[in-house]
Amino acid sequence: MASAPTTIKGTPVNIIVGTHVWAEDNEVAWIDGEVVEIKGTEAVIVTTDGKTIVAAISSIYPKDMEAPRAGVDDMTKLAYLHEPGVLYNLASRFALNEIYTYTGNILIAVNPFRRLPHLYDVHMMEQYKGAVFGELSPHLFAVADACYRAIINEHGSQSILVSGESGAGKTETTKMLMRYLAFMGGRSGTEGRTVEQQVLESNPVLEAFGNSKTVKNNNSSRFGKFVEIQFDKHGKISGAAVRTYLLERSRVCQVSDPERNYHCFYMLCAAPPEDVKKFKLGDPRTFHYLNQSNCYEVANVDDAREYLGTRNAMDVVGINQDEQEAIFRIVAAILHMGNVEFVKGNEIDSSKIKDDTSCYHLKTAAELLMCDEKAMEDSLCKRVIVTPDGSITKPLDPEAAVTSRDAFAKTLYSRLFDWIVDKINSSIGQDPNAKSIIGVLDIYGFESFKVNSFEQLCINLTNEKLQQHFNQHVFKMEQEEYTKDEINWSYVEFVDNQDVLDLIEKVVTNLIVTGS
Ligand SMILES: Nc1ncnc2c1ncn2[C@@H]1O[C@H](COP(=O)(O)OP(=O)(O)OP(=O)(O)O)[C@@H](O)[C@H]1O
Repeated sequence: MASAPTTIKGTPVNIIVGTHVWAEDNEVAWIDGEVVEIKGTEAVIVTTDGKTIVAAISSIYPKDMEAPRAGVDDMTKLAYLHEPGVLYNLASRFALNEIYTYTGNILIAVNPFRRLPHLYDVHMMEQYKGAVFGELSPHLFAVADACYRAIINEHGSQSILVSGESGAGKTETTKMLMRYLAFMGGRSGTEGRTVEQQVLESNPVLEAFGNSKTVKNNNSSRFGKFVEIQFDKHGKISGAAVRTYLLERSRVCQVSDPERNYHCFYMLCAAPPEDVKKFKLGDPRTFHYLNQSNCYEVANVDDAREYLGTRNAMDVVGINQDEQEAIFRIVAAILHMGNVEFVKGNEIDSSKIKDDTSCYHLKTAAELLMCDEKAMEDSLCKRVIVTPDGSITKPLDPEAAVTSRDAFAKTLYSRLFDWIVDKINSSIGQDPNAKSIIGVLDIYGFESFKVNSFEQLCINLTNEKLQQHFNQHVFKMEQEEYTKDEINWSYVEFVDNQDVLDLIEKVVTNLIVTGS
């Protein structure tokens, strides 16, 4: 991003001051005004609302005076492609309810945070069906349609990458893309559940077990997802597969205010009385894995209704009643396990179950998991070390027993999640003879908290890798093409952090290989 030249002095050009484009509270911040005087490294600016301000010259950018007030629908039409200018254009369009804007063939979506049903109805889908890309207003249906036509006409496969920070609208966008692909490639009048119906209904199931309320998003996906939709030679959907990545396991045992654990825990506590009784549950405030945060409810979400909705969606994706019971038994068992506390045992550095309440929760968890209570207690309070001369059992102190309990709960939950994904996949069915595939990748955006863990390292590494992929296509390949064709062009400078990525990947691979 280049700063405005000092020759701006005396020129009555409008400028945009981009001191900080993203403020602390996530609001876009810029000032639209005119430079009236230059004082050393600073510029005196009269803003469009009549205020006089002084800003560093390095933070001011020329404004595109040719651009219409309503903004441009493709950012490549802007005279200056600097960050405040891009944001200014998006905001001008957003003010007119235009949430989508192109930058070449990339679609930028600004989250409206309110329902805009007219944007996604069948009438709108009909309009984008077969329309030339760029002919109609920017829309995610145009992107999906371009992909669909490409697989039909060019017989290859396509993928759509949806990225952005938490709460940006990736999952909603992915769902709408899938709806459009189901509209184009669905089979009408088919008996029973169609592949597309099952793919769409897999969303509420995955969201119940993989989403939670976070600071940024009331329905935040805590896993990455790649949905592969397979098409036959007639362009009809013939199979699908959902692949998930890196579920946030730590959330099962650790939640901080004002966030929640995974939705399914609260849904089960709000289930019909016979289910609550069967799983020996009750008020979520009585469970350690839920009461570390004071947040139990999500605005406009009725957990009791969501529970019934999830069970219906499970029926559609082919999870039968017995399997549903087993799933919720595990969910309940995890809550009971979280309430098992430990105190020092009789031996040095050993532990035992704290009191009658803890014994009750251990017994209930064992019953729900259909395993032996004593074996479960031993697995929490003792550690088995395998040596070449046989196994040695060592007691664990209370602190280590809590760690072991939490590790058990996390592993149980992530295996349950993987099982649900596998079940969905086997019930939807794959088409080994698929002619082409459209993949939609909905991956978590860059994260930076006060305290960052290994999970953030993995998430951010993934994002950087995707950015490299993007750079490879947008910058590197384009520039190589220009050089090959001997076109006179100026080099676009961008930060290439491939070396850093290679280093991190080498270290991580080494850690995995050596098992450290
Ligand atoms: N196109 C849209 N129209 C209306 N509301 C939207 C749209 N996109 C997003 N939203 C709203 O924003 C919320 C957050 O969107 P979404 O869950 O898709 O974000 P995300 O980028 O997937 O976040 P995360 O990475 O945390 O999962 C949604 O629950 C919905 O209320």
